[in-house]
Amino acid sequence: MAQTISVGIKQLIEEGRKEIQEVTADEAMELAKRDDVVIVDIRDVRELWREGRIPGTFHVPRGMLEFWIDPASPYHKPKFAEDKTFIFHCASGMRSVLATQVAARMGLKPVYNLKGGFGGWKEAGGPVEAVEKK
Ligand SMILES: O=S(=O)([O-])[S-]
Repeated sequence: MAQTISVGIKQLIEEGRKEIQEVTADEAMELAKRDDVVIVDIRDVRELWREGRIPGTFHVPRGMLEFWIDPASPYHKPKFAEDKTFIFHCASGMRSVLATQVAARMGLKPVYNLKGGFGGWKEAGGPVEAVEKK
């Protein structure tokens, strides 16, 4: 039998947006100057190779996010235990709404979504660096 998807991405993202806090690219650029701010890039590594990245970002494969955040997980990354402000981004700001939502739900704070994602960052004149394919 064919599947009936009753909740689509549009609804998930709209609902997610109501639960999270967001920053604009201009705000993120100001925040990125601080030592206590971590920009978390959840894009696929192939997107980083193709498009580059925001300098200094922490790349987290979306599939590992919850496992890297949870201190009880064998895959936990200490970066997520630090007393920092986290700004999540993807390409256009949609996947990162859902990532920000789950991270906030898990207790990570403060955590923000970057509105417009990497595209918005570039449009606002934010710096970008190349990522070498390993
Ligand atoms: O999820 S997305 O905004 O990067 S297309």
